Amino acid sequence: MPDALRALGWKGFFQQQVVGEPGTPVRIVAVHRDRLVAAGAEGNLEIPVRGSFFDAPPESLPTVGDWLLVDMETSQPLQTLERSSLFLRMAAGGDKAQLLAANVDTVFIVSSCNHDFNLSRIERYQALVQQAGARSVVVLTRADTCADADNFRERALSTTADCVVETVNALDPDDVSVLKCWLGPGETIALLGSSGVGKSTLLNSLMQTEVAQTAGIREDDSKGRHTTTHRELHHLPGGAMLLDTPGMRELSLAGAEAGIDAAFAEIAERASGCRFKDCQHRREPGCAVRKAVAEGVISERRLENWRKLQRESARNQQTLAEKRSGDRSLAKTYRAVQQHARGRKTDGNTD
Ligand SMILES: Nc1nc2c(ncn2[C@@H]2O[C@H](COP(=O)(O)OP(=O)(O)OP(=O)(O)O)[C@@H](O)[C@H]2O)c(=O)[nH]1
Ligand SMILES: [Zn+2]
Repeated sequence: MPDALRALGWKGFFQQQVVGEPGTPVRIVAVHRDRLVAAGAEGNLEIPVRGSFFDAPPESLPTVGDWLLVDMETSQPLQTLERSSLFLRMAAGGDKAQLLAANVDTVFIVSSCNHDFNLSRIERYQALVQQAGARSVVVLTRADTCADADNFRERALSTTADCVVETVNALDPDDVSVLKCWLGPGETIALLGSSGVGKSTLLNSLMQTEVAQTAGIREDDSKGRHTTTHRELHHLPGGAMLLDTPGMRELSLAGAEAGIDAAFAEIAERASGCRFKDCQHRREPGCAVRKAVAEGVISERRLENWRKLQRESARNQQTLAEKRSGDRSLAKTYRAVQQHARGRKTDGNTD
C-alpha cells in the first residue's frame, strides 16, 4: 500500500474494494459547484462536475472525504468507494439528504466545563456519530478555568458505556496532546459542538498555527454571489487530517434509529424485554424499560432524551419520505456504514 495514499487515509477497507477495478484512487478534499478537488499519490487533481457520473441524486454524489476511482487520462470518476462513515444533513427545504462528509474515523464532541455543559446535547452528538459509523471522543474544554473538571468528566462518562472523555485547556498545545492517540498518520477527524465551546481554539492548538481562521473561504459562484461551499481537509502535524465543513454544525438525525439505539444501548437492550414490540416505555404493562427506571438502572433523563431523539429522527425521515427523495435511498445510503461499524465492533479492526 503506497505511503502517499496511506497518509491520505487509505486503509484496508478501501484496498479490498479496488482489487481488479480500473482507475486510480483519489480522495476528495474540497467540493465546489463546478469541480471537485482530489488528492492522490501523484498530487492534487481537479475533477470537473460534468458527465453522466454526476447525473445522480444528491445522496449518491461524492462528498468531501470520499475515495473515488478516477480515470487519470480524462479526470473522469469511475466509481465512489463504499464509505466507512458518512455524515449528512437535510438540505435547505428539508426535502433531501445532503452529504457532508465521508470516511471520518473519529469525531471530537466538544463541550465546555461550564454552564454550557449539557448531557442531552452530548448524547445527541453521540447518536449522530454512531449513526454515521464513526467513533466519538468527548473533549471537555476550559478545564483550566474550572475547579471541578473531574466532576464534568464523570457526568460525561455517565452517557454511553464505552464513552471516552478527555478534559483539556484548549488554549494549550501541550495539554491537547492527550488527544494524540486519535491523531496518528492517515486518521481523519472532525469536530462537533455548539458555538463558543472552543473548536477553533482546539484546532489552533492542534495545528500549533492559526489555520482555523482560514476555513470556510468565500468564493464567487457563476452568478457572482458569494457562497461558502468550500470544504476542506486540513493536515495536522502528527499526520492526521481534520475535516472541517461548515455544515457539520447542522447535522440531521434522520432514519437514525440504529445510531440512537447504539448511543443508548442500555435502553435498547432492556426494550427487547418489553411485552409489546412497539412499546413506548410510558405506561404500557410489562414494560422492561420502566422497570429498569424504577430500579434506578436506567436514568429517567436518558429515557426522555432517547424519546426526543427518536421523535426527531422519525420526523425528519418522514419529511424525506414524503418529499421526492424517499426513505429507501437514505436507508441504502446508511446500510453500508452500519455494516462496517458493526464489523469494526466485533473484530476490533479500525480499518
Ligand atoms: N481558558 C480557556 N478558554 C478557552 C478554552 N477553549 C476555548 N476558550 C475560549 O473560548 C472562546 C471561544 O472559543 P472558540 O474556539 O472560538 O469556540 P468555537 O467552538 O470555535 O466557536 P464557533 O466558531 O462559534 O463555533 C475563545 O475566547 C477561547 O479563547 C479553554 O480550554 N480554556
Ligand atoms: Zn417498554
